[in-house]
Amino acid sequence: MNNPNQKSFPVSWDQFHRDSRALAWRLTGMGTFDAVVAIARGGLVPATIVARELNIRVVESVAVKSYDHQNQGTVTVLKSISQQILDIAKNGGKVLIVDDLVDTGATARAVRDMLPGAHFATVYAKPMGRELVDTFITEVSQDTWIFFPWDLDVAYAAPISGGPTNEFVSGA
Ligand SMILES: O=P(O)(O)OC[C@H]1O[C@H](OP(=O)(O)OP(=O)(O)O)[C@H](O)[C@@H]1O
Ligand SMILES: Nc1nc2[nH]cnc2c(=O)[nH]1
Ligand SMILES: [Mg+2]
Repeated sequence: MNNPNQKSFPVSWDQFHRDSRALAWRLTGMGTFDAVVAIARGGLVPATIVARELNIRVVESVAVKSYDHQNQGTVTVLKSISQQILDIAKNGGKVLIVDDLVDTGATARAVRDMLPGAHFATVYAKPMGRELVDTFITEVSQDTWIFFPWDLDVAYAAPISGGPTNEFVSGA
């Protein structure tokens, strides 16, 4: 989305690990996957966790860029899927595609076109892209921006009751 994000949804490492594990649990009932394709960069982290939980040893990446910070541009494929993975899918193997989230669905649509029969899984989903995902864990509203742990740092937070808006205001 191009910046109509009124809400923020910060995710800690613990929560992301738990949600990625929950995604793996949900995928256990869906058969054995022969390979996982992570959509880099954001999909690399949940793909690693899911691959570990489901004992998938063949891990591939596809690099797709569509955002510069919170501004959406056109989808550009910077690294395509290897022939080995395309052959697994062509020969009837089960391929799992993993991303951290689906927002407008532009990224999911581009990667689905590369592997039409694959199972597409994300940790988070927004309404516009939800229909493109086979399995996800948590839905957030379209006007929410998800901040992943790798986007965040530990910082001062102003009290709910008001008071100093930054930590450098001296009370002494
Ligand atoms: O559904 P969409 O509107 O296409 O948005 C979802 C995509 O946007 C983010 O990736 P981004 O392009 O920011 O690159 P990154 O994974 O390297 O952060 C996110 O990781 C998804 O891949
Ligand atoms: N980090 C992050 N990247 C995105 N790309 C598209 N939507 C989002 C979002 O909500 N958070
Ligand atoms: Mg991404």
